[in-house]
Amino acid sequence: MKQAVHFGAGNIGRGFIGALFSESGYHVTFVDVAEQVINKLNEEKSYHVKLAQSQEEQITIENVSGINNMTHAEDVIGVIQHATYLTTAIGPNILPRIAPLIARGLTERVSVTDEKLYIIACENQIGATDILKQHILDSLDDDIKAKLEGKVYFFNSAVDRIVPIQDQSSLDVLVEPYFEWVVETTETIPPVTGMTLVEDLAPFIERKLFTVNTGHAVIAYLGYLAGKETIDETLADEEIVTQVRETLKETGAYLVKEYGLDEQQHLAYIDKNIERFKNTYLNDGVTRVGRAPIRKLGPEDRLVRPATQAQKAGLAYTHLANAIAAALLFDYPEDEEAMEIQKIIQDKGPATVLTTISGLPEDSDITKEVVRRYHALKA
Ligand SMILES: NC(=O)c1ccc[n+]([C@@H]2O[C@H](COP(=O)([O-])OP(=O)(O)OC[C@H]3O[C@@H](n4cnc5c(N)ncnc54)[C@H](O)[C@@H]3O)[C@@H](O)[C@H]2O)c1
Ligand SMILES: O=P(O)(O)OC[C@@H](O)[C@@H](O)[C@H](O)[C@H](O)CO
Repeated sequence: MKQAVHFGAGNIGRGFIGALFSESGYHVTFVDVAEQVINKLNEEKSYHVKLAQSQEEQITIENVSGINNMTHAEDVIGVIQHATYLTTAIGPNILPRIAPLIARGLTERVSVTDEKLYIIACENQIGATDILKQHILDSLDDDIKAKLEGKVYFFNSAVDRIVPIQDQSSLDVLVEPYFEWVVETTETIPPVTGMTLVEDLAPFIERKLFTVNTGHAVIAYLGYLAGKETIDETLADEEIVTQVRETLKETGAYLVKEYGLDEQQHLAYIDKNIERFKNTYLNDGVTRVGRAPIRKLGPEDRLVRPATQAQKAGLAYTHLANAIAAALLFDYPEDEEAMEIQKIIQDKGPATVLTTISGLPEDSDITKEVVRRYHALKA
């Protein structure tokens, strides 16, 4: 049986990427540090993907197993020898931590087989596979690096499927029915159900990140401020729906200009996504969607990049500035990054977060607008 190794047996791992490989006839080995999940995968050998919709529908995912990379690193190296695909959905911050183990797997692999291996990071980050590749190369000797040519391929990708935090007592995963997985390559690669190949990923990942994830972030941070628990509950407030739509019109104006998208089609894409967010069956928490605000306030991420790009293009960015200000007020105690931001604000003020985390100059118009809105929202 064809083999896929997937790092991260969490929401997207089990609910999306691993499920597609299984449906495409692969045995999927999940690699994760969550001992309980790994044990369950090895005991139960299957789980269900349930669709978040009115009509009950579930798919049984079979041919799955798990390895704990903390306790069984050698076994991970072993499965990498036989894999056709190696994918991740682990969180962008974790990629550097798994790269040395993947490098060890590749070192053994390239001396025993010429079979091709395709590596794809499935994270909400522009160029995530390139970043993973660099970390892997940093862990490899020059002779091994030379042997990767023609044998190990790295493709960037964009993944889209809303998968909320799950009931941890079961392997089953509740997912929204919609999904999109876009992979950048001109190679002919073994088919995987649901994978779309494109030559240039930039318009796809930016359209996704700056519509789905920007919109989601606006809802999460405004919802959190308004004391809401879930995304759909937040969208019951029409004022917030308006804020989301106006923010996405700002990112949309940049995307239309940058990539020559059809404006009407893009407005329809915005509307479609606002409807996705309203799904009442998902019960998706504002604290999941707002998680890791240091990452989300990064210069290349869903809020700051569209704002700086809009500013450069002479386009509006005031709603984006409002969303950034709301992110600065996300003081969820269980989120380490949120707490770190609150500490910086307390010690040095909101502008310091923008200069140190978002890479914005202190005297930039965006910084000034965000700080002004921060104080207004706080009041
Ligand atoms: N959930 C979604 O709706 C969604 C949609 C599209 C993309 N994504 C992206 O997919 C990625 C994963 O998100 P998720 O929601 O599935 O998160 P998650 O927390 O459910 O899953 C991450 C998994 O990685 C594991 N992990 C953490 N550190 C590890 C390590 N050092 N070694 C091995 N495993 C480790 C965790 O135990 C967890 O099972 C993120 O980049 C996210 O942005 C998520
Ligand atoms: O995963 P994050 O933390 O980058 O972003 C939170 C959500 O916006 C995200 O997980 C979406 O649900 C997903 O990107 C939809 O495809």
